[in-house]
Amino acid sequence: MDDSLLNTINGPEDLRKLEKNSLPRLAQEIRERIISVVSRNGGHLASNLGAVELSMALHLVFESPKDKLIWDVGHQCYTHKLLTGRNKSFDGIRKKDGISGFPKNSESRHDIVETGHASTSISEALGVLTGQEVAGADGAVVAVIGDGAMTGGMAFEALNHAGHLKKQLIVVLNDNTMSISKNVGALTVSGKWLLSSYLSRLFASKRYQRLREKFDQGIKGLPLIGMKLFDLSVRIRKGFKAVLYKESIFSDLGFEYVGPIDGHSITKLKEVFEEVKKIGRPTVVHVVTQKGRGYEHAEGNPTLFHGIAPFTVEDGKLTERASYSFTAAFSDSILRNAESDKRITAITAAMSKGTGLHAFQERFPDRFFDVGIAEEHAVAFAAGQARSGCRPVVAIYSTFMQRTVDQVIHDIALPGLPVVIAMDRAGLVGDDGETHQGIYDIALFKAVPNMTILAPGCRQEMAAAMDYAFRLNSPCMLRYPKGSALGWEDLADPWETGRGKLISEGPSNTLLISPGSLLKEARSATAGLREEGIYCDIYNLRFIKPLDEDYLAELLDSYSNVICIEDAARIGGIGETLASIVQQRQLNCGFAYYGLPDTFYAQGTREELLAEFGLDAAGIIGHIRKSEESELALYSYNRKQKAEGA
Ligand SMILES: Cc1ncc(C[n+]2csc(CCOP(=O)(O)OP(=O)(O)O)c2C)c(N)n1
Ligand SMILES: CC(=O)[C@@H](O)[C@H](O)COP(=O)(O)O
Ligand SMILES: [Mg+2]
Repeated sequence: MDDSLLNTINGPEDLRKLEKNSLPRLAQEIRERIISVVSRNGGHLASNLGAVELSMALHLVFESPKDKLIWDVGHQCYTHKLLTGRNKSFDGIRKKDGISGFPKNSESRHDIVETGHASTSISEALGVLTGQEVAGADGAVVAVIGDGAMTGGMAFEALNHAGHLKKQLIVVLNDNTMSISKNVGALTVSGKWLLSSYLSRLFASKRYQRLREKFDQGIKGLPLIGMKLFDLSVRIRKGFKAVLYKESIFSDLGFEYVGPIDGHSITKLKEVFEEVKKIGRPTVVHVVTQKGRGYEHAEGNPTLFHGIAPFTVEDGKLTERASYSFTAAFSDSILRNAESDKRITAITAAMSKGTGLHAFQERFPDRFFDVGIAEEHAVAFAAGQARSGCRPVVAIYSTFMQRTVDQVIHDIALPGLPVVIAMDRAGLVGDDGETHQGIYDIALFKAVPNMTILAPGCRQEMAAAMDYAFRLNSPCMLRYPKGSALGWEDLADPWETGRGKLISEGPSNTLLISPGSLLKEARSATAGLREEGIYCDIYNLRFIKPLDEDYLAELLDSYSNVICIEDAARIGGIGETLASIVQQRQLNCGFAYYGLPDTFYAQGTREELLAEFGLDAAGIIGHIRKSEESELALYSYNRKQKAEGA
């Protein structure tokens, strides 16, 4: 017989029916379920294990969805999903056609906000709260934000606004002293929040404890009034702490501050949330949790288990060995250049491991800067360093670069500063889904004057692209995908401005134009066709911008059929640029381009998504074969004109 408690929970109301003494058992079952599923599917393990009791206590006290729980980033929402009717579908989390690894409103009415990017929760929550008032609705609104996400500027903008409005907004600060790596910033001391660490260190210090004991013994021993004085001193001490707390940054911003609270005690959390619900002012509840709680491998290495690929539960080892990635190729290239060029600095927005900059951090700690989850600041900060004569490299995932469009234009491109921006995870990223696809960077940055955009397609090209970027004395971006970077010696030549690399297959009438992120698929497609005696040359674009248009026009015109592929938004993509060249120069080739249609892309493996949109090798073969009559061919201007006898 199944005596699982978790299986009896179909919604938060079932949780609220449980006896108090069953709650620790449920917490244990939730942990086991999360570990088991993440070990198969991959996912954000450490953050979720740390938030089990917190999520349970929130659902015990607040009545979701009338009361609104808004999770920052949302990567810690697995317990919330399990408690809100998604235990059965949890097996398919982060899988194609399964449930998302992040909150998603279309998936559940308990997911108030779709998230994936950090530091938005307080703004969203304040908007929901004030919007409810305007609409005449009610319900408590709670933002749950980690200490890492709290380093983002938006979080402070929202706190400032909320403090000013004095509305009953509840902000739960989930402090585990970790972002993905150790949290950074002036608000933290040795990775701990100043408030909690300073005060807990003060009150926990041996000197303070000794003094207190002596003082307590002394006054307790006083005849008649001793015990009364002792009680009074306890009250004064509490008041003293409260005064100090009130001087915290949160109090200055107009918030009540409650904490720090043990984030693994459901009883304490519940008591506090019940009280906080009654406070009619903006309140920060500071909860201290442990990242990876309850699984020794994640507790021991929370950075590795932040977002983990499938692993074996018993020993915490990855199921598959990771291949040499574009990230590794970037990491090696920046290190090699930084050995000889002391002006090179490296900047990350809390992603040293994901971007491969941890190697640089170890080798050149004085030239490495982790700015916290603050991409806009990272980019403007790089501009400042370039003004001081440095050659900064900012490494940020393509999806998070979306935040920095203005800093790129205003702080870097306008003055033409030599900053290198390394955009990892460009193109379809896979398991994280809609919020993390790196498919807008070309459209967002192609129009920026002074900007060079490079697209390396293998490890040799990464090295050449980085060398080129450092030779340039102007702004430069590199975009490269998640996944393995193959080694191709035929692509090891130095890069020439605006020109790609023609990979000739033989007597071919068809040219396939590919950015680096799809070169693997392009080469595998043409190799497949070659076996059938069909030849198709590849033009490996290398430059998204600038393009040597004269060279390109001559090349395109020497083929009767040209096909362009890109794993980026078709609107504003490379295909559009090439189509305009074909049109304006009245080239004689037929031209078709294939990119990503105008929609959002849910999770699935990168390979599954590429296949779905005709951008894997099989899909590309299909495009080449059917290039003339393809339904997706948006532009075939001259071909059509010719057919019409114009
Ligand atoms: C704008 C943005 N930048 C970077 C990230 C990548 N990222 C996801 S979670 C995370 C760390 C968050 O730390 P914290 O809020 O403390 O949550 P924890 O994982 O510790 O629970 C980072 C940097 C992101 N999601 N959004
Ligand atoms: C939640 C978040 O934004 C990151 O943890 C992200 O999922 C990392 O992605 P990678 O696993 O590709 O580094
Ligand atoms: Mg944290």
